[in-house]
Amino acid sequence: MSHPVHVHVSGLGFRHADGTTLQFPDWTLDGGSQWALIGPSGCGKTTLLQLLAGLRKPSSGSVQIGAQRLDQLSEQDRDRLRGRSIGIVFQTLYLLPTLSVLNNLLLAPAMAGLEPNRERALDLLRRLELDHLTNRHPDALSQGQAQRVAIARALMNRPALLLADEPTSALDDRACLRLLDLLKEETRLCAATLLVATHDQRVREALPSVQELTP
Ligand SMILES: Nc1ncnc2c1ncn2[C@@H]1O[C@H](COP(=O)(O)OP(=O)(O)OP(=O)(O)O)[C@@H](O)[C@H]1O
Repeated sequence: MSHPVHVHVSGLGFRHADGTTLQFPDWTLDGGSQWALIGPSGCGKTTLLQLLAGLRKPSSGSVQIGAQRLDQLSEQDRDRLRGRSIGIVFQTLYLLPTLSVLNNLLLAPAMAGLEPNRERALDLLRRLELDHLTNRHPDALSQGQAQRVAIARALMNRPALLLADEPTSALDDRACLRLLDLLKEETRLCAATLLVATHDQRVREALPSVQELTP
């Protein structure tokens, strides 16, 4: 999917194993829109990102990405949709320590059953100012560099939706604004929808739309 894709959240709820239930507001994210998802710690931002990515199953309601309702897909089709259409930058970056930066990027198409796209990887590394680190391993990167590698990997397959969980909390103001500019610009180039979960006021101010979760 490289065209703008709408995302609809409807009646969405999630129950944790201990019975804690979270209920999320109905919400439409227009294709190519850019959002901050804000709310106090524990209100369910990470859980909502996982539901949007089809990594958790809702206890009620649905997530629709383009024409596809995630709960109506088989597990295999959901994995395929996620691999090809959704880029995710988790709080824990999950870079593979045994692979070089370049091979960490090439993992994204490999996992999604797509052709390895070396040119795309090298282009992203250039644009994210990581090209001098192509052959390094993740344990020899700074936190900020590792974070940009994780973002590059999430962008590899030109996702329709990019989800980022608290990407700026460890950054100073300048680095925070630079990272947000980069996320905004790169998602604009893929016509992707951007959603950044955060309790960082700077993110709220830098993104055009805001969805606020209440405890
Ligand atoms: N495995 C679990 N079992 C029970 N409750 C859980 C589990 N995981 C999360 N929760 C609860 O679900 C709620 C939402 O958690 P979530 O991580 O989605 O919040 P968050 O808004 O992302 O928080 P933060 O900003 O601190 O990362 C919290 O109250 C949390 O305690």
